[in-house]
Amino acid sequence: MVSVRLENIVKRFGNFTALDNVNLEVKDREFMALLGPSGSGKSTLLYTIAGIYKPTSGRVYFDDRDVTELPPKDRNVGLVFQNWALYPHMTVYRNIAFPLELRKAPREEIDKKVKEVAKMLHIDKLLDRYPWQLSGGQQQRVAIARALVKEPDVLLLDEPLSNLDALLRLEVRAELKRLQKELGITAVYVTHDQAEALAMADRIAVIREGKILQVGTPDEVYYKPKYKFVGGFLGNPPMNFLEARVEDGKLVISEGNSIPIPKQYRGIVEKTGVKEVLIGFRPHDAEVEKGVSQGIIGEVYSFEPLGREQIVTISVNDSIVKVFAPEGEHFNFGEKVTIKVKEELLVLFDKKTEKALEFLAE
Ligand SMILES: Nc1ncnc2c1ncn2[C@@H]1O[C@H](COP(=O)(O)OP(=O)(O)OP(=O)(O)O)[C@@H](O)[C@H]1O
Repeated sequence: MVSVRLENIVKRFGNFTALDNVNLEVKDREFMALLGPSGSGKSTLLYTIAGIYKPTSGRVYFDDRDVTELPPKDRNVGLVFQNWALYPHMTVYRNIAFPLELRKAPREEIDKKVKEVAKMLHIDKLLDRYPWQLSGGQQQRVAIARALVKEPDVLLLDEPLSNLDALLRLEVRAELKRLQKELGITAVYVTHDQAEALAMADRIAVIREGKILQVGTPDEVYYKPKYKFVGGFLGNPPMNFLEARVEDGKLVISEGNSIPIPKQYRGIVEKTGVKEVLIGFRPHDAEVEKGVSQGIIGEVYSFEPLGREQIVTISVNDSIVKVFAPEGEHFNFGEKVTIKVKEELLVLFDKKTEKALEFLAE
């Protein structure tokens, strides 16, 4: 069990910068998700921790050991990839045993460990089968078992669930989270799926274009996004944004359409002097009321029942926002409504830098 520390990591491929001065600490026994869109550098970062890539500059530490120059085999990391690449000509047993055979571990020890880890992952009845005789979910468990059998200090996972169908993903993700905690193993998990990151991780590092934009608990990145990008990447549907101007203690969206500056922002708005802002709020953090009253005025554009609740899409000037409403409430296309945002959950961003006002000074 170790902590992982990345210091000023830069990784270039030719003159393309895939990682741009990344600093990150993964604590002992922590489950860290690396979350970002395709091409943002998540896998590159994971492979840098694994030792598959050597950084162009910067250092990698496991606890206080500088491992930057160590090859993967000397780092004691367990790797699970998206395509699990089991050895097709080997049984499940041998697939799991293989890393220990490479280490020339005694036969009895191998047997004990393979059976132990197979049991933990509920594949102990499948040890005599070949990979082609397994379902996707079972193959994926074998790949995880193979990564765990050598008792790695750090478990590194690169989109390990993306080949599974939606239901199985939900099931395995709950199991994986439990297993990580049971084993008390430090884990770094690459995903572009925000729901997966929120559901599984102790902390999430949000990455865009080779830079870490924010590191925080799921609650922090969800409710206190540092950048518009983070708010817009997390949540389904993601955060809503409306352009507004600061005038006389109000946020003016358009003539006759304004809301007061929320309490928590009054001092900050004054201090930063920002005039052009983006109002951010999540679809669950507002209510829709029929007719025109105090709040953000818009027109119903569409509505989609989802069983227990419905998503109401509302046009406000030239923008579109989405708000959840209870099931059964009836809306008409084009009818005027008022959006009542929960003031304390509203987030204000500087329109120019797209950074939340409370982080502007950083
Ligand atoms: N070996 C390489 N040579 C050149 N460019 C590379 C190499 N590996 C990665 N890149 C580039 O670095 C950037 C980051 O790639 P990376 O695979 O880390 O992204 P990612 O966030 O994991 O994306 P995805 O979710 O699509 O796998 C991409 O633009 C990619 O094209």
